[in-house]
Amino acid sequence: MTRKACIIGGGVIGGGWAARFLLNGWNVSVFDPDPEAERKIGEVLANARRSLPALSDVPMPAEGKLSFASSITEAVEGADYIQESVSERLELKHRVFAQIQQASHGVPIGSSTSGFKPSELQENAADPATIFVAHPFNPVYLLPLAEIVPSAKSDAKVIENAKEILREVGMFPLHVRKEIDAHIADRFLEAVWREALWLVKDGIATTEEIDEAIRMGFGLRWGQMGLFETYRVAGGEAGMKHFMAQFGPCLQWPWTKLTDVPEFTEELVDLIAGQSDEQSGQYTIRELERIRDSNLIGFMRALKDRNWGAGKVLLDHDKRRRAAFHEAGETGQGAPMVMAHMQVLPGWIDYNGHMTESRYLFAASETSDAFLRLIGADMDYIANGHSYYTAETHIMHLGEAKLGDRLIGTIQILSSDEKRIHAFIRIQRGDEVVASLEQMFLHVDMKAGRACPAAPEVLAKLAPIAEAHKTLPRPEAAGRYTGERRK
Ligand SMILES: NC(=O)C1=CN([C@@H]2O[C@H](COP(=O)(O)OP(=O)(O)OC[C@H]3O[C@@H](n4cnc5c(N)ncnc54)[C@H](O)[C@@H]3O)[C@@H](O)[C@H]2O)C=CC1
Ligand SMILES: C[N+](C)(C)CC(=O)CC(=O)[O-]
Repeated sequence: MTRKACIIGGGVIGGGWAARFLLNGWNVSVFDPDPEAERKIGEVLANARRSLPALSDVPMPAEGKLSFASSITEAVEGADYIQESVSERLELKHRVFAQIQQASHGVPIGSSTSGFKPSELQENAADPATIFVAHPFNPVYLLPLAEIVPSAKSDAKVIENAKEILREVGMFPLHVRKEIDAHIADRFLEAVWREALWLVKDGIATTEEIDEAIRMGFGLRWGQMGLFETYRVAGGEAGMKHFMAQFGPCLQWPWTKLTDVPEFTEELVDLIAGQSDEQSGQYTIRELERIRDSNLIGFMRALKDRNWGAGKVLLDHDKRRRAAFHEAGETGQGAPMVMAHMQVLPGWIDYNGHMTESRYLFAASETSDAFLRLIGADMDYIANGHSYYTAETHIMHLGEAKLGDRLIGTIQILSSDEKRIHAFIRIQRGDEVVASLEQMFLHVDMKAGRACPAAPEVLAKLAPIAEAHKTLPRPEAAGRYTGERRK
């Protein structure tokens, strides 16, 4: 059954949460008294729809239903998870929790608060055990981090359940073990922000120069290795100890303004806002969001290719989504097996306006890789030095796949022996076959670089499937040569 998330407060962050849950197949109800909330969420959602699916070649589940409630009571009805994202005012948050807990019981209530501690949020609550901090990062629909901060009063089961829910929607719940003001990340960001305000106020750098200093250098490093791993490498062969010996003393030098905060005057606000307008005023905020999102996607996909940092979280989420498809789909024998689900993404479209030819081969690999995993020729098997290599492919293009089409890849085993699998793959839009690929896979000893028999346990899984597929009608296109007339 489709689950329901309830979002109280639909501004920048609430809108992002709504998009994250909806695009991951949850129904979402939002309560926000702002008459503009529906329009604003619509715009955030449009950006999310354009960006989130591009993080992966595994299609998103069917989008959930979005509804706007006229009260907190209506919004929380039937919710499996509640995320509070109202303005950063403690008394407002307390009022909201009281209303939520009058209408719902035992449901996890995460708060997006950037700075309040969970024990502060829980003060006077009817059921403090279910309230905790779930602090996300903007854009919530793309960035995986959510800092999960419980207090001593929190229910450990509620926290673990919430963490699992967040993993299901592709997030990385970082369990913050001790509650402090501003958790981990904002405490850190605050220090950087403070120094930046000083640099502008003292006329040392403009907002643009500060941004260049970050995005041309250390900002790129941070996104992939963070602070400590980056500095470990910077210590040279002697690593962190040498790094600390060399740069530790500079903490005593006047390199920072320490915790001295610039006075927050109108003049300072105007100075910063004026420079920021000059730097980026040619773009609307929505345009900047789209630029940011596209950059993040390129960056995060690169991390995914390297199975590193945030890329690992994305790979894990792909794995879960694939598994969900297979739970729902056929895995049985006696019919071509549906092994892959795909969605045609913008980057798959060529100058002819349809899916580019290399993607048909990609779609076939998604299908055959899933089949090979099913029979046990998975990454562990490969790590032990054996794999199946594709020796031959014959592709027939029978239709045009278009942007956004949902495709499936099916596999039919034509024949097999201990070294070979002869397969017929169909790339389908519903029942329509848009391409077929006849392929021969050879089992290889990777070290020796030559064909060899597959492991008995792989053959044992392959054999009954191949046997069952003998009863299937042989595809007309099997064995075709290029240029042969179509019947
Ligand atoms: N903007 C950011 O970069 C981040 C903000 N946060 C946190 O997220 C929370 C929300 O911040 P933003 O989305 O930036 O603020 P925002 O100002 O964009 O949105 C707050 C929303 O709360 C609504 N609201 C006010 N009273 C309400 C009530 N009684 N019931 C329901 N909705 C109500 C407002 O109408 C508004 O739409 C804050 O706790 C903030 O600290 C967390 C991470 C990043
Ligand atoms: C500025 N901020 C404190 C609201 C920032 C955050 O809380 C997280 C973010 O997205 O940078």
